[in-house]
Amino acid sequence: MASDTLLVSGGRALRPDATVVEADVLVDRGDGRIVEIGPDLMTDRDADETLDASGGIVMPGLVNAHTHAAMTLLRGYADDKPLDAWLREDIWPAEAELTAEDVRAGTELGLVEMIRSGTTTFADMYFHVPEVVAAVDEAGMRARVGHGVVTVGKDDESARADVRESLDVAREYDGAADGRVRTAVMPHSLTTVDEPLLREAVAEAHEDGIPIHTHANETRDEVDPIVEERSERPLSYADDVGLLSDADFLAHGVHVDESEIELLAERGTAVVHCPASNMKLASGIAPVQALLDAGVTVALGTDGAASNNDLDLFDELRDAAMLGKIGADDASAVPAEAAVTMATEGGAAALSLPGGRVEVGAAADLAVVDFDAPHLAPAHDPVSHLAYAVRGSDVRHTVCDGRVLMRDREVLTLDEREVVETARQRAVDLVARAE
Ligand SMILES: CSC[C@H]1O[C@@H](n2cnc3c(O)ncnc32)[C@H](O)[C@@H]1O
Ligand SMILES: [Zn+2]
Repeated sequence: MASDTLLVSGGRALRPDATVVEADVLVDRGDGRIVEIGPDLMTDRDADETLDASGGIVMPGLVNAHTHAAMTLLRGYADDKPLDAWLREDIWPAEAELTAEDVRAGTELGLVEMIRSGTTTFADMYFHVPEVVAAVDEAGMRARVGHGVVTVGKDDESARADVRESLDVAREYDGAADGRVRTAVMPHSLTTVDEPLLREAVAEAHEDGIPIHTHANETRDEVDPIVEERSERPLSYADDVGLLSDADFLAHGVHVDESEIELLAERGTAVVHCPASNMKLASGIAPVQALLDAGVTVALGTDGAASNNDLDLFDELRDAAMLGKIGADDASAVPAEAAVTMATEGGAAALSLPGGRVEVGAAADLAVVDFDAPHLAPAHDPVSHLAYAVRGSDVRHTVCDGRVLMRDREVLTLDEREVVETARQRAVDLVARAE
């Protein structure tokens, strides 16, 4: 029996087989794991800490498997453009003005937003990684983080320095925040990092057991030149470069053909589907059901808040299920259970991080979702509601690694008002510098 316990009592637990059972969930706060699941495990008095889950569903904490958390500062700054113009005309000029303090403030805003909507774990590709790590540590979340590398348009020295920074921070911060932070080397994309440096970065990272995370096959404008110049598909090139291992994970995977889907399945490389960003930038519709049918691990990501425009993964769940049907021209494609799995277990698998399952021995990364709001009545099928009707604001408690990050909708690990105010001010100053 654990000596330092958190009891999540009176709720219904979402099990890995998508059944829902009336059960308490008992957590060992010492090692952050679930120790028992069942009815009436102990009285509130006997537990060291209790969370009331009555009327709610206790589910795995959501996993936002691709974001740029600090881009909250650029939420609403530039809309209604396709990816390339959006990045070149608006986002990259603004990001050139970012300071370390801006990244800390924007990341903290992103973390508050994620904790409030039940996300416990995320993958972050951005700049000033030490600030991202410090924010994750303080917030109590779990993350795989990395420095995003862009070499095109840079002289050789600064291109090499960018690659070096990605490798250095990945080595230095792996295991930070009591092991809740893991790292990856993060080339921005197959077209924004020159081939020789991409090859070097991938080889060095893999030599040290560090995974690669990159944007891939996001838009036609990105895929077509690769096919033209190399006479091969982008993921065939990625495979040749060595970045399709089973620890690597790719964001988007919108324009993948059958041969690339097969390759992903063979290599065990995961795809992070970002439906809202893909819709907003008109990038296209990812073949999610075909990826699932082939056995590819599919996770969900919000992408940055500037192309979404929020970090509520419940929105992604719904978008993934809806858009998956349009993409497959089949209303039975990407059913509710598949969408929930992508947002939880699929995310944890893609990032090779603990969590994603409510079961004994699993990491105690949990979201407790209230089911008493009018938009959730009646509740014929809780899994249907999680996919199609629940909103991030329905989350009552968030727990990561056995620690309560949000209790009764109050974020405990970060000062929400201060975080929001600081980010507002920094966003105004950032944009003023960029214009
Ligand atoms: C080099 S750090 C990450 C880099 O990626 C940019 N970004 C944000 N959203 C997207 C997207 O959908 N596709 C490609 N790149 C994106 C972000 O602004 C940073 O510059
Ligand atoms: Zn992205």
